[in-house]
Amino acid sequence: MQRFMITGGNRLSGTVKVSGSKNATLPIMAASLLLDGKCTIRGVPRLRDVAVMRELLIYLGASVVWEKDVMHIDTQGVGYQDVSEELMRRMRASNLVLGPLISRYKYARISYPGGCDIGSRPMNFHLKGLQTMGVSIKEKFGYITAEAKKLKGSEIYLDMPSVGATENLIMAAVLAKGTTVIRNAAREPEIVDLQNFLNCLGAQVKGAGTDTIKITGVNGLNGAEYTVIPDRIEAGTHMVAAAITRGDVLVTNVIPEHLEPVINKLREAGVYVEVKDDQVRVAMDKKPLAVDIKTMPYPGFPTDMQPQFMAFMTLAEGTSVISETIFENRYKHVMEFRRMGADIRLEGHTAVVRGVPGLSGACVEATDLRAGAALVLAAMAGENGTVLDQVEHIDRGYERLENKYNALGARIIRVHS
Ligand SMILES: CC(=O)N[C@H]1[C@@H](OP(=O)(O)OP(=O)(O)OC[C@H]2O[C@@H](n3ccc(=O)[nH]c3=O)[C@H](O)[C@@H]2O)O[C@H](CO)[C@@H](O)[C@@H]1O
Ligand SMILES: C=C(OP(=O)(O)O)C(=O)O
Repeated sequence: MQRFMITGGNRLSGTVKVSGSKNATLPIMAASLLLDGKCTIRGVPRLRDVAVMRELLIYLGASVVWEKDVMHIDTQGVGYQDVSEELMRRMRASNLVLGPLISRYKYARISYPGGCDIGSRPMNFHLKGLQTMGVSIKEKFGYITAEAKKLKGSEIYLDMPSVGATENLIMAAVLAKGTTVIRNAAREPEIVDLQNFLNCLGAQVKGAGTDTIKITGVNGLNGAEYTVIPDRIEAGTHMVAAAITRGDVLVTNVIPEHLEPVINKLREAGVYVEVKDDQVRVAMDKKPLAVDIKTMPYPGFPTDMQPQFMAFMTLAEGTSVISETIFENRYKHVMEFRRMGADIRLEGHTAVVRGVPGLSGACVEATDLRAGAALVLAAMAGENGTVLDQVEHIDRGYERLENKYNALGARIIRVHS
């Protein structure tokens, strides 16, 4: 187990560069399984989840060479294998191999994926969409078996704009016979990135970024090089870090358009935010005003920023109402914030956060990835020292977060126990 010892009370100042997007890299790596050849992905973040996806590809027979932020994947001659349950359980995004495997081999058997405990996260939309494409699905003893003679282009309507289901279905449709239309598709920037990557390989995908995506099946794909987009959630986390510590930070390598909901809420809270090309400067020198947040699919306020924003609101002037509409169990950080002196009342899917004058250091636990990041922010803004356990969760989605913040003036020590 690893923990952070965080000394609070330091303003962050300086420049921090955002790494490549986790949620874009993972589906792009999975999509490489559609190819019988080589591709190179640039801007790959050094994260635990990316390492797990790499292991998964290697387990399936691919060669994966990962140097700094460049990954060379060779899927020539990869034959079918059932995916090991141990690997599937290590993260939620392992489910993204289902679409490519069924598309390439017309057969896939996977166990249900694992991942952070933020909700039940079923796969019914993924499976219903595949069934529409002619795939027979059997679910037994925690395993999903998908089988088809051939995949046929179809009209699919998603009951909810699920990110993973949209990605799995795009990947399943790329080599299918005919045209697939996905309606009520998720519109996240990571889906646009997947479309752009697939089209570089020779796929015909159109409409990502809107709620209707059209995929015309092709016979095969060719190799390519691709650079993933910057991570908008990492960027948003740094922006809140600057604001909560009353600092002044330039966040570089960002696509500001992807951050509009976060930028708007920060400004509403009284934070100075200056946007220029691929950089955002965030400065704050007073107590924030309380603002309300409701998480929504993109372009709404991202659920992956809810815990970090809640950390900020614990110190606001007034009362903030935060509604989590995406994941039913994404409030585990509330208990941890309370240990630090926050005043938060939970009413179903709503958290009522009454700003307090200050937070104090405490022994807390990173219950999941974003909860962990949010606790780092709270601890940096708090008084005294905080001991944050289970920081392995944070390593799933941030490249050495402590190094980035220490370079800005924070005091965070990683301890291995
Ligand atoms: C690797 C990756 O990109 N992860 C992101 C992705 O997760 P993920 O793709 O798992 O999230 P989804 O968009 O699928 O989930 C949204 C909601 O739909 C529900 N649902 C989903 C699929 C399904 O078949 N049935 C069903 O009921 C989920 O339980 C959840 O309540 O989008 C989430 C929502 O923006 C983000 O928090 C995650 O960081
Ligand atoms: C919930 C997240 O990721 P995943 O879907 O991989 O669990 C996240 O990135 O905040």
